[in-house]
Amino acid sequence: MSYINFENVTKEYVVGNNTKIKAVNQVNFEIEQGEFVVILGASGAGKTTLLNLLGGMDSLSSGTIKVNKNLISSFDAKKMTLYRRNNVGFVFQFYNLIPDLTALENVELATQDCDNPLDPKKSICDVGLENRQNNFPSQLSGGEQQRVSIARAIAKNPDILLCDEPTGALDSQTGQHIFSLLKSVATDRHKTVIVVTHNAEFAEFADRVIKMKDGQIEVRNN
Ligand SMILES: Nc1ncnc2c1ncn2[C@@H]1O[C@H](COP(=O)(O)OP(=O)(O)OP(=O)(O)O)[C@@H](O)[C@H]1O
Repeated sequence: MSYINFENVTKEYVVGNNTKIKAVNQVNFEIEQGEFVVILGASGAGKTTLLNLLGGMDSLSSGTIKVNKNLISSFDAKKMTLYRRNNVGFVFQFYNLIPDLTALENVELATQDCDNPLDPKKSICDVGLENRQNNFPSQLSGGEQQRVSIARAIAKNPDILLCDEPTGALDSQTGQHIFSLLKSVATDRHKTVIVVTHNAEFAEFADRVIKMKDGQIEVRNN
């Protein structure tokens, strides 16, 4: 069995007037450990929902999700918290940095309760922010804050790194650098990295591309 396994996964939201939206609709795919996967798709296609289901941030309506042979879709709240803490790193679309901690402190805090963290300073350097480590988020540009959030997720050294539009605020050259860095997390440390992006040019980095449209997918192996 593959490392990550989605079987007939559906996530339905109920919005005003009892209208149901299938954000993820009967999705099946597998991902191997150490793969670098890019998820492409238009706004509203269901990409963030898919990442949230895999990261244990949201519960599914039907189907099963297995990670490393564990049926995470049946985890209770306590097991899910441990799974998120010990196995998953997130780069959020909106960076979620703590405003009264410096860039370095934000990264240090994230590494405090995980099993096998990397050096926070090294992670800050890897995203090119060695000169800004003592600045607070409000003193950083959007792109710099985004890079702090990437350093924070990488420093946790998780088995699965989930990134939602990690280069949305970056210029093209810095975006390329960040994609290379994320790819190296998969290639050099054999972690599974899954990146959501609008930008099809980044598909060239991927071992596998998942295209989403209206909650459904098409998988392509590069
Ligand atoms: N908590 C929620 N409650 C109701 N509907 C939701 C919720 N989260 C997502 N949706 C709906 O599910 C669909 C998929 O949303 P999702 O955020 O997964 O798309 P996306 O592909 O990540 O979009 P974007 O690229 O704009 O971030 C959309 O129609 C969205 O409005």
